[in-house]
Amino acid sequence: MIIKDIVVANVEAPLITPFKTALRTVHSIQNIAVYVHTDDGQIGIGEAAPTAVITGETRGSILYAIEEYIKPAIKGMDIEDIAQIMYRLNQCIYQNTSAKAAVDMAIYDLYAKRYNAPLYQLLGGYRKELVTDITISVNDKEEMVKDSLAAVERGFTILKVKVGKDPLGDVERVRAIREAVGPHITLRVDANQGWTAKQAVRIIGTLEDADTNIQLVEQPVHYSDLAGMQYVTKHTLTNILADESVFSPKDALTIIEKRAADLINIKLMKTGGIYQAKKICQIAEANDIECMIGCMLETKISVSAAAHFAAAEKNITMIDLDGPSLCMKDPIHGGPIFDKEKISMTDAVGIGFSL
Ligand SMILES: C[C@H](N)C(=O)N[C@@H](CCC(=O)O)C(=O)O
Ligand SMILES: [Mg+2]
Repeated sequence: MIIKDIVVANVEAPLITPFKTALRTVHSIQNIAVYVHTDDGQIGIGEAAPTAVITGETRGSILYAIEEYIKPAIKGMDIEDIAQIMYRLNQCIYQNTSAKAAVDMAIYDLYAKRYNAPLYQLLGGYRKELVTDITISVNDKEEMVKDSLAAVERGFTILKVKVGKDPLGDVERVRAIREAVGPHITLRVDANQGWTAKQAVRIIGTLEDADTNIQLVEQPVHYSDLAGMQYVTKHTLTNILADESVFSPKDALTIIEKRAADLINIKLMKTGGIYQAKKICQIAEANDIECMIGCMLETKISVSAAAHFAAAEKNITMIDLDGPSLCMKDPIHGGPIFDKEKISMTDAVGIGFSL
């Protein structure tokens, strides 16, 4: 199975409601689908999400990186030589992790097809079902309560509540949501770098004193403020999860060595795909740090690749793969089944799309 060509296309999916975090507001997913063609007529599929505020990538930079750097680096290689392909993919250009992720997952799709197996089984096959949370965008308190109740009504039992845009009102937002949804819904809080370290300690401490029972707080401070992450982790009881601070295996090691977080959020768009994601997960597991699998605003193409990876890894104990649930309709057919909060792997080979 020799790589013959890499072709790209647009993937668009309007969102049910605007997606709002401390970093950005988005109305519609506008991503890039990647098709890797082999000489025997097989096609592997992947997706890149241009998330300029997190990875620094735009649609233009992704298209350019694939066309000018990635394609020349891996064209003509045999899918069986997957470690060599991954080496070249990761060496041919610095960063550009979403462009790399799209190609990495398409290569894994082909690799699993080569061995006639569902990807999650080829990667280790730890479980067949996952339960995802769903994001509640940051808005005024009343709107967030309404959105939280609607999400629970839709069948979700884990909510990821976005804060960090207006630190002074964040305690009240989370308290109001807890009061409205009751004690049996799991609440995760994601500040997307929106607090200072001292604000974070104050806000999280107040939420602890108010018995809001928050499962974790994600990326409280700026991604580069590791001293701040360390300070928050040390001075709060709630688990702190590093997201934007961890892209690479080296970043994971640094966070672990500095005890700058209790948990790590792995996203294929940050790691450059499954190959590097596995390394982070294993480094974390060796250090007793559990991981979340997360996503950017992505459709079912790349979220499915992430689901296969998560299904294979015991150390991924939290799932934030809500991209498809945020879309008005699912433009993609096949792959794992997304039914409310449940994601079920199937026996289809590769990632599972029929092209
Ligand atoms: C979509 C997912 N639940 C999520 O919140 N992901 C990111 C933000 C992604 C984006 O801005 O596209 C996160 O911070 O965890
Ligand atoms: Mg996050």
